Amino acid sequence: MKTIHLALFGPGKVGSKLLEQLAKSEEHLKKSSGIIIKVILVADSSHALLNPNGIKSGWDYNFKISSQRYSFKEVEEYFRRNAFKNLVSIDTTASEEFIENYFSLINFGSHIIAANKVANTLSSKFYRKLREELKKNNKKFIYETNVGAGLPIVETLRNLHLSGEKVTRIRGVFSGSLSYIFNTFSEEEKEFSEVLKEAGVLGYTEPDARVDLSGKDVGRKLLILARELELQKEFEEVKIQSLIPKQLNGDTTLEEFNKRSGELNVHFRNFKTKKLTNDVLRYIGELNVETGELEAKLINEPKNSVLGQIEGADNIFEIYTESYKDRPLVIRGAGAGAEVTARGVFGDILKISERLN
Ligand SMILES: NC(=O)C1=CN([C@@H]2O[C@H](COP(=O)(O)OP(=O)(O)OC[C@H]3O[C@@H](n4cnc5c(N)ncnc54)[C@H](OP(=O)(O)O)[C@@H]3O)[C@@H](O)[C@H]2O)C=CC1
Ligand SMILES: N[C@@H](CC=O)C(=O)O
Repeated sequence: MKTIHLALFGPGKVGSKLLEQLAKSEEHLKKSSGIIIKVILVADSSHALLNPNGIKSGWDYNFKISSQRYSFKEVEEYFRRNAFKNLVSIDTTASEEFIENYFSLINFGSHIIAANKVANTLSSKFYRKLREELKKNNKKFIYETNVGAGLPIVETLRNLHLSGEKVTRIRGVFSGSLSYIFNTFSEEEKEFSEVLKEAGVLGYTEPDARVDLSGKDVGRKLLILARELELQKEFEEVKIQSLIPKQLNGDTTLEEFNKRSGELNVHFRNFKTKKLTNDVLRYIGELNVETGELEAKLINEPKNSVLGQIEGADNIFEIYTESYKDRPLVIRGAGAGAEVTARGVFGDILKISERLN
């Protein structure tokens, strides 16, 4: 039996679903893969629950009654004291601050799995520094769920690129929340703010839905894919169409934005009235490898086209390469939601554990 010690940062929608899936698969993992996964830490932004022997299922009740306020220094001390073998830290936060801790985690012997896209979308300098640190410490960093949630996009693209296949263009719907929002909004007589709220409840939006509506999330995904292809790009170079009306941009806090979300309705009704009856609205991402252009924008798309036909919170990725020249490699499926994303993180845990003893 091989034991993996897991530290989970961010027990929100995705993180808590992952803990649930791990608990359900405990026996199956032992039997089919000879793996025991011990969750030795669960921490949100203020409280942590630690147990070097493994936090049992029903962690949420234990977290409520036994978690303690913590500082990251105490986490470091805990890792130092226990010197866990096969330590894997999971980042299911959306935090811009948390990624600073990656360096310390790596130095304490941890591999990292991230659903959080921030570490891959800061400056190229940070991107390189992180990879240098990982190499120096012989640690892995896996982030399949950064693009397409549980869909196998990052690995597929990386394998194509590493095999020497020339990828020329990627185009598609990269946002599960915007996919759900426009599928529902185009077809149903609901106000935009109502549909946006639904997308949040269903776990499709980012904790701050402005990250989706501003196009930042799609912009980040484009940058992540571009960097997989070794294109030297910065986030500022991605051309992004924001869907947030001017008066809600700028200094509004998240709370104010949520309170004033009714103001989005007129703005989005305009998009709807401008489109033809047989069209649907699609927020797409486009990466042209030859010109180096990365663009995220809202378009009208015929309902019966490949992009027009996707449903629910689906993502679709059309990957054009020298072999897939005229008929692209297409990956399509649910592109957001706690269940599929957690399953994707679970897959990343298995990928890492295959390489451990
Ligand atoms: N939902 C989806 O479909 C997908 C999500 N992702 C990514 O997964 C991540 C999580 O999304 P989701 O679960 O929906 O978000 P949630 O808001 O539901 O969960 C975020 C969790 O992170 C915790 N957190 C915030 N800051 C820190 C910190 N500094 N240290 C430790 N914990 C922290 C929050 O705790 P607190 O309450 O204390 O703030 C909360 O428990 C995001 O990065 C998202 O982009 C990726 C693919 C798909
Ligand atoms: N908010 C994101 C979730 C996955 O990355 C999306 O809408 O796709």
